[in-house]
Amino acid sequence: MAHGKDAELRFSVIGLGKLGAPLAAVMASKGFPVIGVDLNADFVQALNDGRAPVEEPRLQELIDANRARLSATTDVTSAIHGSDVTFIIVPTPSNSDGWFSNRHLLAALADVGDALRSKSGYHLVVITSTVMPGSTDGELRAVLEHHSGRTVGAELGLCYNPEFIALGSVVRNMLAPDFILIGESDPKAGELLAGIYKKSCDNDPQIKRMNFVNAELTKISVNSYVTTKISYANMLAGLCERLPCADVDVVTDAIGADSRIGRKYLQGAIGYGGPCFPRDNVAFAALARKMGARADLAEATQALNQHQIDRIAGIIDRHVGTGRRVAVLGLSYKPDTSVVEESQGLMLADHLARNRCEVLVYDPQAMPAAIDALGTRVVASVSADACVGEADVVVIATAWPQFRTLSVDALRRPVGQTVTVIDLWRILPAERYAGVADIIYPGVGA
Ligand SMILES: NC(=O)C1=CN([C@@H]2O[C@H](COP(=O)(O)OP(=O)(O)OC[C@H]3O[C@@H](n4cnc5c(N)ncnc54)[C@H](O)[C@@H]3O)[C@@H](O)[C@H]2O)C=CC1
Ligand SMILES: O=C(O)[C@H]1O[C@H](OP(=O)(O)OP(=O)(O)OC[C@H]2O[C@@H](n3ccc(=O)[nH]c3=O)[C@H](O)[C@@H]2O)[C@H](O)[C@@H](O)[C@@H]1O
Repeated sequence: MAHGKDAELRFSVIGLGKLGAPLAAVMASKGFPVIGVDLNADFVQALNDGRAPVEEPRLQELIDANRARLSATTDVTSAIHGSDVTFIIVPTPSNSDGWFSNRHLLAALADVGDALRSKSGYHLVVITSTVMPGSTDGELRAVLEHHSGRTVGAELGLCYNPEFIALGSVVRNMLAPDFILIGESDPKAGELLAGIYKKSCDNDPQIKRMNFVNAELTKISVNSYVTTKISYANMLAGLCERLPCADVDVVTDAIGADSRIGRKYLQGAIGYGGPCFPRDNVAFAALARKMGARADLAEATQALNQHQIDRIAGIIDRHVGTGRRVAVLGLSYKPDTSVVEESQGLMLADHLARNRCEVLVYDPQAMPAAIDALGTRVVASVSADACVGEADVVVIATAWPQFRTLSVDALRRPVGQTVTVIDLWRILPAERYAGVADIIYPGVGA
């Protein structure tokens, strides 16, 4: 350590994206000096100017309050020389077989290793990016040792420490996590990292320390398990639709009261999306298959998730009439984000457009990214009210709070015509639209 035992630790954070920038700001807010590193000079400049490199609630506020402890550079060597602990949070994109690629991590670790050659004292390297089991103790450790000329142990610590955060609540989740997951090369490395979290968390989370492979498996297992739960709720929704007088919300509310099950992530609606859930579950299945183990649950979860588009398209088909004009409200993978990766709303709009519907779309934040993906297959609207104005069927695909107050007048049609609203998340109060629109709540049997 460059400092005495009780002196404050200095951090470097490599990768200032959706996860790295908030981590840098959170650690600075807890009193640790932090140097951020990114290949993207705009992100580096932003942080040095006191601007958030990415959009995330509370990030700008934390940067404003902690500028004295936050800086950034594109130069890995100076960041390593000026820190004791390095978090690496670069992308690990999925390959076509579902396996995560470590190529960006390997490049970052090579840079870190090269820089460590000209630095003395103990240094802890923490891999935060999500990786496949076997990576940390395999090619990641090997490249770090090769480039640094050190062996992981006395002078070099290595940890795998993924975060369990959801976009839109990254800062809140980092400050008050359910648990901290640490895969450690040895007790010294794990102890140091656990001590950092004891200082940085507002709550007192359980800290689960283990070997690398168990931690790597734990990370993807959490997401695989939660997606199984969501697919279960969607399976129930599909059943309730066919069962007279059944209501998926009533059933999930009741089964969620069982403490073995719990109410969270149990809403039967449309499938899950985003940059993490789909790919982590697919990676889990790919791993199981590669190891010759059964992957049935993860595969069924994925198959059910993919089926949701057909399920909803089937409901739309029964109501769309000859005009086949459908308004899709909500294209981001969840509310309060502009991210459209694996978004079910976007996939639904695309599916409908390719199946002879005229599709109008609107999203409060995701229009640029969505139109980029959908192109001229859909008509972009300037507001939710404009989007629903002339549609035969309106689908609420993402539960943005502003859709709850959709204008009654925008849904009003000439005498003899009625618009159908398919409210996938059941957010519209039916009584408000009585006499104007037919509100259909999927997951509810007639
Ligand atoms: N975004 C999320 O909700 C979560 C992401 N993760 C994992 O965290 C990792 C990072 O994800 P995000 O922050 O979303 O990615 P991101 O794409 O938003 O940010 C990554 C940043 O790393 C930078 N970078 C890439 N290679 C670099 C290198 N060699 N040196 C310096 N900078 C480099 C990029 O320029 C970019 O700014 C991934 O493994 C992801 O699976 C895990 C949990 C949640
Ligand atoms: O591994 C990751 O990277 C992260 O992935 C998710 O975070 P995120 O994808 O940002 O967002 P969530 O709010 O969890 O939503 C994911 C998807 O699940 C869907 N969902 C959620 C709840 C539900 O009941 N049903 C359902 O379909 C949402 O609509 C959304 O499409 C997890 O919540 C984090 O714990 C995890 O760390």
